[in-house]
Amino acid sequence: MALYTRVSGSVGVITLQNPPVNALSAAVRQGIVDMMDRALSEPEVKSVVICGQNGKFCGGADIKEFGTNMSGPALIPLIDRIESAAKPVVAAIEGIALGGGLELALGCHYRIAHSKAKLGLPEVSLGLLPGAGGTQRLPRLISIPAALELITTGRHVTAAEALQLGIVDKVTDRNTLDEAVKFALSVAGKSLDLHRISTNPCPHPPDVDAVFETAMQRVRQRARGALAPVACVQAVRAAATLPYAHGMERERELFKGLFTSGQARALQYYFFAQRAVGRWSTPGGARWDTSKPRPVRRAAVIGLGTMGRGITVALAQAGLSVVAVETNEKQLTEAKQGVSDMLERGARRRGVPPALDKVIYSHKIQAVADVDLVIEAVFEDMELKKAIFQQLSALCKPGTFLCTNTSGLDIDELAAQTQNPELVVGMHFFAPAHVMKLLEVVYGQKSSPQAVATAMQIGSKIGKVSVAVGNCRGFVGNRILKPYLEQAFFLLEEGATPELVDKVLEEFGFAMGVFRMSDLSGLDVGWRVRKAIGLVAPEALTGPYARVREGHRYSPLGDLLCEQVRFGQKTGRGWYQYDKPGGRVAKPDPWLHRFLEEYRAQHGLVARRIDHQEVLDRCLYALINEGFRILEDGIAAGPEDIDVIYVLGYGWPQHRGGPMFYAGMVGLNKVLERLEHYHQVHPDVPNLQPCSLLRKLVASGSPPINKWREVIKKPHSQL
Ligand SMILES: CC(C)(COP(=O)(O)OP(=O)(O)OC[C@H]1O[C@@H](n2cnc3c(N)ncnc32)[C@H](O)[C@@H]1OP(=O)(O)O)[C@@H](O)C(=O)NCCC(=O)NCCSC(=O)C[C@@H](O)CCCCCCCCCCCCC(=O)O
Ligand SMILES: NC(=O)c1ccc[n+]([C@@H]2O[C@H](COP(=O)([O-])OP(=O)(O)OC[C@H]3O[C@@H](n4cnc5c(N)ncnc54)[C@H](O)[C@@H]3O)[C@@H](O)[C@H]2O)c1
Repeated sequence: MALYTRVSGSVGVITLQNPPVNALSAAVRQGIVDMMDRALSEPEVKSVVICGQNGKFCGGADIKEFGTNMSGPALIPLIDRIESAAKPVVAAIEGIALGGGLELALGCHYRIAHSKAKLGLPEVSLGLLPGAGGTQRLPRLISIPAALELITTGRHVTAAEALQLGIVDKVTDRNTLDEAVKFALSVAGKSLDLHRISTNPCPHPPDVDAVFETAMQRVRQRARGALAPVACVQAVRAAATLPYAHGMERERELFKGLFTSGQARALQYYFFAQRAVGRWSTPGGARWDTSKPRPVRRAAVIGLGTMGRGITVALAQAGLSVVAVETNEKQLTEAKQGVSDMLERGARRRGVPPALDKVIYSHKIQAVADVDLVIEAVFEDMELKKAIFQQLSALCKPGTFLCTNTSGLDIDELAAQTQNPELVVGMHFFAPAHVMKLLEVVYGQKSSPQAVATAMQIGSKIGKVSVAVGNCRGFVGNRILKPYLEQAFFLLEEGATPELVDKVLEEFGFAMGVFRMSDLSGLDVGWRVRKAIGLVAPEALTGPYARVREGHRYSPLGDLLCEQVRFGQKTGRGWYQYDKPGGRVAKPDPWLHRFLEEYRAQHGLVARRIDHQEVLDRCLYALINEGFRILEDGIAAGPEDIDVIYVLGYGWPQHRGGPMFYAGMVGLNKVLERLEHYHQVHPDVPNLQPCSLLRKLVASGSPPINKWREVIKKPHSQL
């Protein structure tokens, strides 16, 4: 909807009304058309202002309308009509002008923005391009290179940068509508010729071909197979090479190609999934809308290794006071320096003073006595963690939430060490903790709704996407990772190389193949966990039990590498070789290839040719199968939780939506059929046995992903 008022006698004000972001739904578009007609037909009205209700100009096209039978006036002619109006039209931009919202503003003759407003064309992150003239008007307004950068990255700019770039005519700290009305009065009756952007020529840099070539190379490198960034470059190229009307035709053609693509569906699903995970629920009946978080002003972090330092930085940067505890004096000294450096670097980047004074360091755990919430991040050792939880329970003031950053240990076992197990939850950060956007909030049997709500709230306060998950070994992310890694190891045993497996996964779109990722995070991490749970044989075994644990196939390849101190990048050798310990560039290692050959010979394995499809099928379907088990067990409330965790924490390509969305795209019956096939070939690998939820979904006619919860029917409340 849009509201019309007359201000100062001669300014028609059109207010977009569609909470929460005034998206351009059919009703809003109709409202704009009707109100523009009215403003243009009233002789007293000399100029027009378009603004948005509730301090937000417009968040763009209504994404919820995509994929439905779209009705109402089309956006492009609506914007053209504004631009060709004989009366000046001023956009009063508060809050946001994004996507179609900015395109609407670019159709206006002038743009006034509040200093706190954010502007951008983020369509690329939805698998689209700006399809209402944005790719043709923006380069005409701010130059080809600047427009290319904004359109291909989808970056939001501040009002100050928008002014500098020439996107807006004026920035104000005052009431934006009042300023826009004043401005509209001042330009009434003046010529609009130079202010109809589409009629202006597109300014050419002298080396225009080189600019596009470089831009295309850059986006192809970054895109990991995503189509939209490439189409964005092609559309801007049309602005540079074609007259406006033909450029618009090209924009339309490229937009149509993207609009109907699976990638756009995946990215739009992912957009809503990221927001849906905030509406969490637990099988015990706790819910986001009925559980009240408790304020946390002071927090403590125990253990200042890799994770503890990052967590300290994340908390301090968000304005919390942090007591940082480390018992090892050398580590403490290094941690002080490390945390300060990270805080200073972050502050420089954000142009704010570093929050150094927010952190107090101590080598004594007693320093936590007065905090509201503790995050434990010591070694992954259950006995050590138990001892710490006993201490914390005795030391902390009543009501302090006790959280652990364990990667997969039992939250209930830790909670059982405390007097108030309801105050215990997992807060599983990802490395580097001050950078990675994901937080798994793990509730135990006894965690109170308030504890979960508080951990979720802290997550959003420090800029994370928090996902509430149940307690099991590895929670969601690391539990799903296990069968994926396992398949990769089995493929090596059967004849593949790390290079082949990584190439296939990287071509699929993963940020990093499984072996390069393992080298980066350190092979020793998993080795320690496998040792602790008794999977690692005390000495290199031969014979029939060498590759069997608990009656199932097991690959000791990772353990054998660790015994050679091949921990990955940190030791300069792992699945690949590096020029030095800490080196980053992975090179194929002839030693590893010989080692694999000897290993196969020793175990009577005959190498065979493994094609790309098998690598992809086995790694991905084993992972997806575990995802279905997680849903079946009620560890995740819905597929969105798994998908968000996998995209944000494990480098799954966003344009494929996440593993569960991908399964739906491939077809659940196909996933089932392939798993059945591979399980028949490898009956000793239980992870390849299709889980019953997958069978149930297929038997129910493979419903779309948004209907899976109805089939799962776990005691999670419907979101
Ligand atoms: C705006 C934000 C920055 C706000 O962030 P904040 O953190 O404050 O809040 P939330 O993110 O939690 O959002 C609150 C709430 O609002 C929902 N929401 C946000 N934006 C939209 C939107 N644009 N549409 C619908 N809903 C929206 C959000 O989901 C939350 O609700 P929920 O219930 O989920 O909790 C932030 O929200 C944000 O970044 N939003 C997205 C901004 C964006 O990406 N905008 C671009 C949209 S795409 C676009 O504009 C395309 C244009 O270029 C126009 C193209 C022309 C269209 C023509 C279509 C014709 C089809 C032709 C097909 C041809 C095929 C054929 O012929 O066959
Ligand atoms: N490294 C990762 O990628 C990662 C990711 C997610 C979660 N985790 C989990 O985070 C936790 C920490 O992992 P990390 O990689 O930071 O380990 P780390 O070895 O880098 O650091 C652990 C720190 O804890 C300190 N410490 C040990 N006992 C202590 C005590 N009693 N009091 C105070 N400090 C003590 C050690 O001196 C060390 O500095 C583990 O549970 C791990 O599973 C790690």
